[in-house]
Amino acid sequence: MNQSKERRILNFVLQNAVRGDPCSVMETIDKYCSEKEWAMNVGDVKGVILDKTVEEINPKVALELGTYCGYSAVRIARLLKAGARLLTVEFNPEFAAIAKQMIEFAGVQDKVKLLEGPSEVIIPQLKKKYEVDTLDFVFVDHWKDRYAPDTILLQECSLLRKGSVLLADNIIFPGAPEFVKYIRNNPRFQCSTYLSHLEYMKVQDAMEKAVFLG
Ligand SMILES: Oc1cc(-c2ccc(F)cc2)cc2cccnc12
Ligand SMILES: [Mg+2]
Repeated sequence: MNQSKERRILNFVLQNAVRGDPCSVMETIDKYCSEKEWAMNVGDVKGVILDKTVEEINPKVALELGTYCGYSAVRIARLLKAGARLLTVEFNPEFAAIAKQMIEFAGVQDKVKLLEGPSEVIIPQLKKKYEVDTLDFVFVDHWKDRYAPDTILLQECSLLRKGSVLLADNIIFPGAPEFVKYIRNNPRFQCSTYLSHLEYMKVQDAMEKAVFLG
């Protein structure tokens, strides 16, 4: 059975990156996906917007929706201070298996908890099963038709507090029009848009930052 693209990306990292060095893992994934096979990592250009947002917030508890190969989990976790943690949700078991190895190779496994399953199932479990009180930061990067319903679910589960920050990828391409309509017209969120480019392409994309006002 021939290898998946995600397995080829992981193997390229295992053979070319420096174990325990998150930046090396990110650079190696970016090299492979810009030179050999495109893949839906947030990438090195939008990744800087992600970095700046995480550094500004300095979250104690962060959630990522859409782990994929673990690129942004590594990217976020490398910036977390001692005692801070990232919970990352992936519903595709093959992706989750790849991401687990990617996170461990990068050496950030002590800061990251990978939760396998659909976001609509995992989110209601965060308080009791995963001992979350509220989330300081949420990176929304899973399927576009889940962005709005999961943002509503986070509120219904009282997981957001005054000042919680959501950052959503792919607002332009592939686009998340229902989410954009929902969040920009919602008086409980203060929104701003960061124009950028689709990972590894000259195509325009954007990220939406939404601060929950409580
Ligand atoms: O960053 C992303 C990009 C794309 C994408 C797919 C096909 C294209 F032709 C272009 C972009 C899909 C994603 C799905 C989930 C999370 N992020 C994605
Ligand atoms: Mg994305």
